[in-house]
Amino acid sequence: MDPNMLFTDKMQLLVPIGALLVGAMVIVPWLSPGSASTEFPLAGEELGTSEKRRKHFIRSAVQMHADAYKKVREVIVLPISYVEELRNMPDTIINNVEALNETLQTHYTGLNSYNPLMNHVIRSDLTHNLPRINHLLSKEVAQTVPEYLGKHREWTRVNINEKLLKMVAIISGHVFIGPQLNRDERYLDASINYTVDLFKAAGELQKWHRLIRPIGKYFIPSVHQLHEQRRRAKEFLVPVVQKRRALREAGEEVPDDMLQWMIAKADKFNVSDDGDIAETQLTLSLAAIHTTTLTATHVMYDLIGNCAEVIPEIRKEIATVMAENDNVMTTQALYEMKLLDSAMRESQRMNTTGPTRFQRRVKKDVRLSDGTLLPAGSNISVPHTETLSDAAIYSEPHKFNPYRFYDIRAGKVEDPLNYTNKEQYQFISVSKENMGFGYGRHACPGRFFAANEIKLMLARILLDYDIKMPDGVRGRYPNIVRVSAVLPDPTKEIMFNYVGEE
Ligand code: HEM
Repeated sequence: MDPNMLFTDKMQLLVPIGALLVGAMVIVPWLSPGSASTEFPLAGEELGTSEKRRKHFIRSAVQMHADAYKKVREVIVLPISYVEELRNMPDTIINNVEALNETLQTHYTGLNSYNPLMNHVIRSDLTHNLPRINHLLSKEVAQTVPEYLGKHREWTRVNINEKLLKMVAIISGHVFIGPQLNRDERYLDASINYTVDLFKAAGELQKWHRLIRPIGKYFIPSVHQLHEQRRRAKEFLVPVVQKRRALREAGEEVPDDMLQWMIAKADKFNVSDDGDIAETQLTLSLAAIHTTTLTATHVMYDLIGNCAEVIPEIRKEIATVMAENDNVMTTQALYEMKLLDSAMRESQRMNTTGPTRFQRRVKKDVRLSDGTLLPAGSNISVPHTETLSDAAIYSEPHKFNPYRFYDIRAGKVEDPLNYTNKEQYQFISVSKENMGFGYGRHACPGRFFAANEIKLMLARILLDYDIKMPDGVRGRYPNIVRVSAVLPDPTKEIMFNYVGEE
């Protein structure tokens, strides 16, 4: 059926849909699709039906997780000790994509969440090439930061989240699609707004019970907006892909970026359609742009709101490292910015994006070594926020300490987890105790690029600007909660004063 017809004939459909809704409300509480019986206690049991729990979860997910911590049948929240056993299990047993499909409602939003080509190119081309392309990124950062923050030699209010979003899209775009197109408004629109539209549509879809979503999708404007966004993005991207292919086939010199690396490896992954490659670019932006922006915004808020007195120390570190590396922000130079790295990791520790990590669907019954059964069909996750604020692991866990990981790496403070290698406390390091970037075979492959980019931007900002909270604002800007996501408040402003070269 033509979806447009459904929209124009909405009135005629209201009666049958109303009937379906009532039917669903009566039937659904006795159905619990996707759940499987386990020996675990159930969070929200007191609410009565699974439908009531679902609705309560949409309203108060963070609270529900905090209250439950180790309960719930729909999602089994396991203690982190089990993760070592689970982390390397194949996707045929413990599956990350199916868990994501549910969150992002891919069946209706049309997202192709299984993208081995993209994952491969990130792992083997992007990360591998970072040392080689870093000077290009560094130049892009040097151009983009003043372009968006200005060069005002007086205190100026800036909405930093908004600016970072554009900066991250442009700087990432230099590597994703190349310097000719990374400032093109069509690229920026696609790389930023596709994610916004996708999350909006998925969130709206989840408000409808799963049985009526096939109909509900036609009545959700954000779902239409998403499909329109995808159409527009492809209209722009497909000809770019075609041109790139033509260059390659003609044996001419080709650009050195993600798009070209993807085209070069597309055959190996049986991706022959240009539209699919264009879509892969969109999925790349989805994985990369907002995640990096949110993380960088948190760090900025923490630096000025939680440890402004340490900013001169971090700036000194950056300046010293630069001087020792011929004023070039090489990979080695970024590695040596250890106080900055520690402040970033501390910021990520204190600003978890959600209460749990390691969201996976169990595909086949798993019997853990202590006899615990994870039944096929169940969804699992492990606590994240609670682990990162556990006083047994972190002294004064609710205090922002920019030196926390710096001191452990330098051997000045005892390592509470006794890792053999203290480099495990770098921003990019993942462990079961810190899943900021996930854990196991599906841990974020883009974290090396993200860390690189955030450091390049922050180092440039801290060298060239004095920054502070607006007069009269005390402490750090509080985060906001949307369903189960915790985000930095995107509406807030901070003060910038340019102190760099003319
Ligand atoms: C600071 C920024 C970022 C954060 C906090 C972040 C976080 C995460 C997390 C938590 C996961 C899930 C891991 C798991 O389930 O075990 C993930 C997966 C992923 N991330 Fe990131 N990410 C960031 C930046 C990026 C960037 C820049 C890229 C691409 C260049 C990227 C690409 C991916 C991909 C492709 C996956 C899926 C991996 C798989 O399925 O095997 N991420 N990320």
